[in-house]
Order: sequence, then structure tokens, then C-alpha cells
Amino acid sequence: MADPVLVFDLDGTLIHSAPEIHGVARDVLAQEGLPELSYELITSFVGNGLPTLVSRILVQLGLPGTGEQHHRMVEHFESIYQQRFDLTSLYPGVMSMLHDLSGRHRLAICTNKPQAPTRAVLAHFGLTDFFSVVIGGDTLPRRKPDPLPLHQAIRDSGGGDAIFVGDSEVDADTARNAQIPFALFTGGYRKTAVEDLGAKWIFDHHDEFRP
Ligand SMILES: O=C(O)COP(=O)(O)O
Ligand SMILES: [Mg+2]
Repeated sequence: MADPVLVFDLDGTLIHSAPEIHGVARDVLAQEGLPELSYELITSFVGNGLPTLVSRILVQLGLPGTGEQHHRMVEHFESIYQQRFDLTSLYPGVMSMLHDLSGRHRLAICTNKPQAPTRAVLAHFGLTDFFSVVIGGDTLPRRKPDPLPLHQAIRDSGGGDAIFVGDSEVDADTARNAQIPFALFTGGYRKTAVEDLGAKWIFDHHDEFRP
């Protein structure tokens, strides 16, 4: 039996992208003549994909979470986001973790970030070649916490045993819905206590994750 496929979430798990998302949100809001929202609030809106992030922003400002303005802001956000990396960083130890794990495991990405900015940020940090499979939030008809994208990532990697590695409630729910064991990185954007997320592996630093 081959070693398990390791499927990774992206934002809050491999990359610290919340400062970038906050910065892009500020510019998109300014373009609409809307006020900026705090870093903490924007970070709390991350995890269910870009359309949901923009909906949450609009509702917070007392505006409709769907419709023409929502559509325009999602498009604007994505076009800026796939070209900006200055405020994004890899968590310490990610590169050596991926080097170590790629010797034994097949590695895949299952994120709710749209496919285009996902590919762009992986290329920017030199991570593209680690992952033969990349599923984004707009790759399939349904996104996390639906089990479909995680199951697809595992199937496209050749199938067999798998572990899903993520940072958030959405990731824990996805793993449970897909009936795949979950590994939690504690340093991302979760709001729930570590012990309540049903993780089989828990790590605070990527140097510690060698399942
Ligand atoms: O784009 C988001 O909302 C979150 O992305 P993630 O699934 O990589 O955490
Ligand atoms: Mg995440």
C-alpha cells in the first residue's frame, strides 16, 4: 500500500495570506466608495471562498450580500489578488516540510481560494512542483466543506489512504464530511478551540508535522 496522499489547505495552513486579503479588500472597497474594515474582521471572514468573503463584507456594511455590486467586487478582488504577494508569507518550516514529505507522499492542494490566485501564489513561492493536483474554490461545482473537492483531490492523486491538513472549522468539517483523518495546524485562522476540531494530528509548527 502506498503512503497516504497528503492534501493541504492553503490559506492559514501553508501561507499567511490574511494581510494580503485585508489589503486587497481595502482597495476593492475604496473603489466602491466604501470604508475599510479591520484586519481582524476581514480575517474572520476568510475560509469559505472569495464570493462568501465579499458577501460577508457587504452584509457587515449593511448592503445586500448578492447582486451586481457583489459580482463586480468579486471580479475586481480576484484580478488584483492574483498579482499581489508582498504581504503574503510562507509559514516558517513549510519549505523543508514539503521537501521531506514529498519524498514519501503524494501531495495535493484543496483550497477555497479561486484557482487562478492559487496557481499564482504557488508559483510565486516556488511550490508548484510539489503538487500534482490543485483544486481551488471555483474548480468544481461545490467547495469545502462539501466533501467533493477533497475526494476529487485524492482520486486525482491516484486514490488510496489520505490525510487532510488544514487550519479552520471549514477544513475540519470537510474532513469529517469526507471521512478522511484530519491534521490541524494551530497557527492559522481558526476560531474554535483546538480540542474541538476532531484532529488526529495537531501541530503548532511545520517542523513538527511528519505523519
Ligand atoms: O479563500 C478562502 O476563503 C480560504 O482559503 P483556504 O481554503 O485555502 O483556507
Ligand atoms: Mg485555511
